[in-house]
Amino acid sequence: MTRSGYDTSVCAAEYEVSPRLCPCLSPHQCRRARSEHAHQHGFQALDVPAGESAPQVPQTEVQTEKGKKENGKELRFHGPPANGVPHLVTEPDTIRHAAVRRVFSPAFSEQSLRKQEPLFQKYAGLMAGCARKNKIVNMTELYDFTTFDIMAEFTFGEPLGMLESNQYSDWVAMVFSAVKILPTMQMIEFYSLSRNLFRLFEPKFVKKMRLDHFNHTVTRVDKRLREGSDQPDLWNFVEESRALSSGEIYANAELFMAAGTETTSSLLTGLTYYLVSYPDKMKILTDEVRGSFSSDEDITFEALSKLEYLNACIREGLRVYPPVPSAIPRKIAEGGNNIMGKWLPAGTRVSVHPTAAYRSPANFRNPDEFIPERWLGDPNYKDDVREAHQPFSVGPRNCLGLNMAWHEMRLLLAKLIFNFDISSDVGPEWRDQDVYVLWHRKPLMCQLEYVRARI
Ligand code: HEM
Repeated sequence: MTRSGYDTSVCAAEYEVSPRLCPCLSPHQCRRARSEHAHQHGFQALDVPAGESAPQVPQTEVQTEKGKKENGKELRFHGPPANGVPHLVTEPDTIRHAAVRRVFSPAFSEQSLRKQEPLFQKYAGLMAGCARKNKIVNMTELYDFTTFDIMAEFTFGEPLGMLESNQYSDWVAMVFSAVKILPTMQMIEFYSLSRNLFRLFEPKFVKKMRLDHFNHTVTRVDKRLREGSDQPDLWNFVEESRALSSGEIYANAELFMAAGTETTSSLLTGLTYYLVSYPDKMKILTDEVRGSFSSDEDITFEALSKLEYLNACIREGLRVYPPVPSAIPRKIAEGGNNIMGKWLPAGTRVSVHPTAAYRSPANFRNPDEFIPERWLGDPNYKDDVREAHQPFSVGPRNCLGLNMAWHEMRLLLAKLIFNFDISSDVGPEWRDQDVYVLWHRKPLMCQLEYVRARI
């Protein structure tokens, strides 16, 4: 499968790619090359037999498979951008979305992530140091501090210093309170009457809060762009391309801070909860991690990617505690569309609800149990519908930070497991949590016993 989730094995030479779909397709490329090129760019092949001309596709629609059009984002779900400029998630124009995504994609490539590994290693070390200071640690906070510090250095070129100060910065505290009002904003945005009224009567303090938050990003991005950096960060590629407006730069910096922090932190918190609740699984994982490395320096992105049980635990964590637990709706495209064999009229809201799909016994055996072995070929789980598990979504709008998230999650979890025995007396009531687009996580108090000294 490619990044866009397109199965290249079905990418037969008899399919043609519409030259309109990707602005940089060259007309003399052979059909297969053009098709592969389109996949790399997040586009998908049109189901048009060779020799026939491709149907005309409006600029904001992309044909996906067998006459299906991409159903755009339901933007009323997202709320208005602070500076009025869409970022990747809210960009309604497919062509512009792909162009902006092309600018940022290299920063998330495997090659680039390997160059950025020292940044992740630095914060993994700081996290372990922070964990050593107390016997009882609130893992929810520890993972938040680490993921926000990492992403701030990646996005702004400077950390937020949360691991060092062992507390939330004002700016991050504001992010968490803002998340709680998201569902209310979604409702307000959904109806034109409430939307217009809100625009007219938005309380001054709310407007100020939104602008202050946004200006924090603008100040830091401007500083980084002014001062430059010799580190392989996000902005090297943006500066090289000169393809983004300053509005797009700021809007996407805000997006990266939101999309790349709480998601990863949520998975790590939820997965830690399941591991302490299933000590037999924790033991297998601990044996694998400690048996694979003899010092912290050995724990690298590359070495971690080969640890089978660690990878299976993360996949299972993404199933039982998906960081994006509720549906992100799409709107059926102009002219209607076929979804799973049923025709739906234009404008219909459609979505897949991840938690429902992942906890359904129709898809997974023993769906409420934490069983990493289901991803390792255990015959008891051979009938699981694995394709139903898509925590990073699929298609040209899937998660851009997928590789980064995997490296980061493996590194942070392995670093802790290597250095500490982790346990907790937390009970199943921990799972009883509200969702405001993301989980509203409770504190997860764990005992962390440093073991390196005695190994
Ligand atoms: C476990 C961690 C993560 C999960 C489960 C996750 C999940 C997702 C999902 C489901 C989407 C699609 C949203 C939609 O349909 O609108 C998405 C989009 C996105 N994610 Fe992630 N994400 C994670 C980590 C990250 C990280 C570390 C980054 C790095 C900055 C990141 C950056 C993005 C971006 C930029 C998009 C928008 C892509 C686009 O529209 O082209 N994510 N993510």
